[in-house]
Amino acid sequence: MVKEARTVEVEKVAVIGSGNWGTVIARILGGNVAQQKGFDREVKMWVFEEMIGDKKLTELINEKHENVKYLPGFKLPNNIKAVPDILEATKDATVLVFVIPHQFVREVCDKLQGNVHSKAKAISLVKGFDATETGIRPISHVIKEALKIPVCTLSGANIANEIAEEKFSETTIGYKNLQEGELFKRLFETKYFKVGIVDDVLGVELCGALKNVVAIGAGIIDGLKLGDNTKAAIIRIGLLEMKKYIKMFYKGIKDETFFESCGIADVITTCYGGRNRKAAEAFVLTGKSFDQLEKELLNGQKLQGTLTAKELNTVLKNKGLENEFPLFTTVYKIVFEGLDPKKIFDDIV
Ligand SMILES: NC(=O)c1ccc[n+]([C@@H]2O[C@H](COP(=O)([O-])OP(=O)(O)OC[C@H]3O[C@@H](n4cnc5c(N)ncnc54)[C@H](O)[C@@H]3O)[C@@H](O)[C@H]2O)c1
Ligand SMILES: O=P(O)(O)OC[C@H](O)CO
Repeated sequence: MVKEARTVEVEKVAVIGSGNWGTVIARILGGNVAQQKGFDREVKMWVFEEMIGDKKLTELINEKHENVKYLPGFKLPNNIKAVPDILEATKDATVLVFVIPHQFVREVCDKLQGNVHSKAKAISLVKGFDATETGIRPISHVIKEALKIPVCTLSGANIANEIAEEKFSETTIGYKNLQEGELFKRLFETKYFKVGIVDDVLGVELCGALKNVVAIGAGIIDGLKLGDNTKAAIIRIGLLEMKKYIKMFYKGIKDETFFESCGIADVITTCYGGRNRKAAEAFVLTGKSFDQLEKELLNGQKLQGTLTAKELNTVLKNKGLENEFPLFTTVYKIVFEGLDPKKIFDDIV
């Protein structure tokens, strides 16, 4: 039986997260809800509160209409309201947009449990897994189980700052219910942010989670000053390992998904322009730890690739599969076990 989508007459949108991507997305959504029928004009954006000098970040965002820490230099529409309390930010919302680093999702879901609108639906833009003692779970499953609501996913070749500059990009939304997929496409699409929709919630999300490990590999290649051919090899091998892992552990994943923006395109962009790549290059060049580099290079933004490499390795090790995923395994060993970066291809070729 096909379930009806949880649409209401007027959809009220809340953005859960206000980092670099969270703020760019809030900016897009603020613009779109003001122009489209069927949406409440205000978008609340949950902010993990912090002090900037002697002022709260939420106060600064609401006064200046700019996220001075995570997206400086770009004005937000006036209909975006920064809110420090998660329950107040999501009160009455029928659309919950999750865009926070993966390690914080469970904590946020715990707070939201039993407190969401009866017709609420979610879309996860998070790239990562939820790690438990027994393994790793897709973030969409965590949200669905905690809040008992349907969850779509959005992922793509989407470096936040480039989209803030309104440079043309594509993205992919994974849906289970077509009506919800179409609703989210209407909500997110702009002239410069083109949305493709596919009937593959997990395929979209898992590509986004795993590509962050490949990005670390690409940064190591850049740090070693190997060339474009080598980078292309990492991209190809990385994409193959992503596909193999996803198909090995999850059912119903579509081959075509790997050719959407969330697949091949995201691996390419992340291996050239992402924060994981940048930090891994600096790791090779400076010998500093990733924790230190995250602090020095990212001003509060978070790396996802190192944590994901570790979480993934626990699964591979427990299942005796390390040899079947030599790139994922080697990246883990370089980052966490002191393996010489120059040995990156030793187990691959
Ligand atoms: N930045 C990009 O270009 C980009 C693009 C696509 C997808 N993504 C994905 O979007 C997700 C969010 O990334 P981002 O770039 O918006 O964030 P970010 O890395 O720029 O910022 C980190 C955010 O985490 C918040 N934070 C810190 N401690 C917290 C805590 N204990 N609980 C909750 N929040 C806390 C900070 O306030 C900040 O908003 C990630 O999964 C990322 O992989 C990022
Ligand atoms: O900056 P990164 O490495 O977190 O990657 C950003 C986006 O995921 C690229 O699509």
